Amino acid sequence: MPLAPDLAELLARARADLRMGVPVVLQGAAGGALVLAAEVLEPRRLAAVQAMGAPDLVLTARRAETLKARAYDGEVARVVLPAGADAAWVQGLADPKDDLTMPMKGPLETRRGGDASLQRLAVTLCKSARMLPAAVVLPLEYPEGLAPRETLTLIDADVAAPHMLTLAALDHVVSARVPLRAAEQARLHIFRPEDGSEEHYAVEIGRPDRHAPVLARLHSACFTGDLLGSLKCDCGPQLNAALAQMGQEGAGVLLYLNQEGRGIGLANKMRAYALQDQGFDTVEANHRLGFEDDERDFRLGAEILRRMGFGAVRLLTNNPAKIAMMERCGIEVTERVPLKVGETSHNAAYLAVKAAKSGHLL
Ligand SMILES: Nc1nc2c(ncn2[C@@H]2O[C@H](COP(=O)(O)OP(=O)(O)OP(=O)(O)O)[C@@H](O)[C@H]2O)c(=O)[nH]1
Ligand SMILES: [Zn+2]
Repeated sequence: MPLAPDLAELLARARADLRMGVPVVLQGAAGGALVLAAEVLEPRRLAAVQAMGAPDLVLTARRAETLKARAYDGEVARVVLPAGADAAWVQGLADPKDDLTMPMKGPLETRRGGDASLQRLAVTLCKSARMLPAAVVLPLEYPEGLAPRETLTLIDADVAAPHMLTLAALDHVVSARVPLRAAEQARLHIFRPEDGSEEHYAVEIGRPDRHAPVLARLHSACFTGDLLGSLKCDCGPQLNAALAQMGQEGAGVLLYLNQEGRGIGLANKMRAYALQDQGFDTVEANHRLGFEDDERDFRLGAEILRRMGFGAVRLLTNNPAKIAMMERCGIEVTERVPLKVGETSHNAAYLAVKAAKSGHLL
């Protein structure tokens, strides 16, 4: 039926459902599962799920580590919901904000054995919806009937899991001239992923030669640094310095990738900032939330460069991982151009942690 949504469209719908607190049904060779995002779990919905069976709270192994729960399923852990566990209990485990003031969360029982592939997909979906990486998951014996009866989104898990590892195709929607303070000759290009996720932008300065390495910056969105002038990071000064250098050289390309908070989204980044106020560093905060240090997908940047006709770059960065990813994605990095600006008393420790733990070059 050509009118029906395809898998990518169903996944976009599933992300929207999960953000609203609506359950999603997964079905695959491993069986079926009803999934709810822990972050927005409503008591009435949890009660309905508990009336159907015994759901687990699925956390990442990172979050489980902080909670001293054993993760038997690789990247995730299935925490058994004790009798009487309510939505507040679930959210207390999913969200680390009160870990220090209310440390008595365990001991937690986690499941081992069996297939946890649906649970892994559930957490991946929560992450891609930019929520806390935690899901309430109820295994279902007969998922086929439930989804249409309750008008829930039904996802073919066996196809969705590998699909979510691939980069969505990008459409070049439009470009137009935008004279900038840093460079009068500038164009803004809009790229729209076909999976319904956020758009990304490319600022093209001058008319860079497509046959020579272009001065390029892959800038990840930072609302606080880029727009508000936050002193907690160096993003705003880096953005401006990169554009200024491209303006001076008369050519360059700045990709503005909407991967806020190293890919965890602004709400989660603010959760990380709140944990930093409790004394954790930027990497520890991500881990306590259940994320890896860096959840960005840099294939995206390489793909946009390729689409614009660039095969080689002089990359403005201090991050060796960006260089490695570009090379791996077939974009040659002929030179690393350091970008050292914007150090303040507020971000000195943050920059030191990035150098010590994430390999940033000083
Ligand atoms: N999760 C998290 N993200 C942060 C924090 N501080 C800044 N960010 C995000 O980190 C990203 C920084 O992006 P970039 O400056 O492009 O990347 P980088 O890895 O520092 O590399 P270069 O600047 O190129 O050296 C942005 O998405 C910010 O929103 C933090 O404490 N926690
Ligand atoms: Zn920033």
